[in-house]
Amino acid sequence: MKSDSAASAGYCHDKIIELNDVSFSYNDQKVISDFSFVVKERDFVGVIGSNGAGKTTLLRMMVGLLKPTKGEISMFGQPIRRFRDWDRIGYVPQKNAFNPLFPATVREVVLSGLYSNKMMFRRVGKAEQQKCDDALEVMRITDIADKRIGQLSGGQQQRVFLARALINKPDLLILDEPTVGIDAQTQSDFFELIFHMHAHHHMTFLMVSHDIDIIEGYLGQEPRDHCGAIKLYVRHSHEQDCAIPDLQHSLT
Ligand SMILES: Nc1ncnc2c1ncn2[C@@H]1O[C@H](COP(=O)(O)OP(=O)(O)OP(=O)(O)O)[C@@H](O)[C@H]1O
Repeated sequence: MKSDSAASAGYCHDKIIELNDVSFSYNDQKVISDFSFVVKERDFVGVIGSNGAGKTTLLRMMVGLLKPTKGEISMFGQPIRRFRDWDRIGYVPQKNAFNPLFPATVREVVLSGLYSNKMMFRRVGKAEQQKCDDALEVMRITDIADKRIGQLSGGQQQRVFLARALINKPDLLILDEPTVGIDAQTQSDFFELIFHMHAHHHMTFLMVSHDIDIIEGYLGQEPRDHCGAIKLYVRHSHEQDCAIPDLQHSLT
């Protein structure tokens, strides 16, 4: 169903990311060629392609970690070089890993997702602890909340990264193969959760995945665009916003 307020304000159609004729090369290897694409507010964009097609490169350009060799990228309507509002964006890169000696606990790492750098030393209140408990619960890591992050398995660490990205419900969440190494039940809960967040909580997603069934199941069978061997699938949401704030309600 279309949300009246959103539709009348034209609100769900703001551009969040705009790529204008973008190319990228590593030395003399051209990976992205003359690609233009728009991610709009409340889009869910699925990115699929074979190994080495350039998916991670595309995402890293979109979050400002790589500078295009040609073309322009805008973020929330601003040229990316001037964009400063990074707190609006969550990014979970591929193959995260903590140094085994990193001293923070799982709970501390997840809570850190609530704070921008300037607010890092704020006292953690009850409301924040509640959000943290909620994020730990949906990623099934409550039982390891007090463990040191560096001592966890790869799959457990990945769940911590996802909980950290979800806790603050960023306007845009960018996920690079988010469920690699995660068990089947947690994977299926995670997708249920993010599809609900997309449909009903005004979040925009950009996700690289090799799971064609997941991508086609939610985004349909026809890609909207191609970038070389990369296919981009898009679903836009006009669903009614859901008023329940916690993350757990989205799991049935
Ligand atoms: N730092 C780098 N320096 C040089 N070449 C690179 C670098 N990173 C990636 N490449 C090359 O760019 C191409 C695209 O790599 P990219 O990691 O973007 O692919 P991908 O689609 O994400 O692959 P995968 O599915 O394996 O994660 C590959 O040929 C890769 O070897």
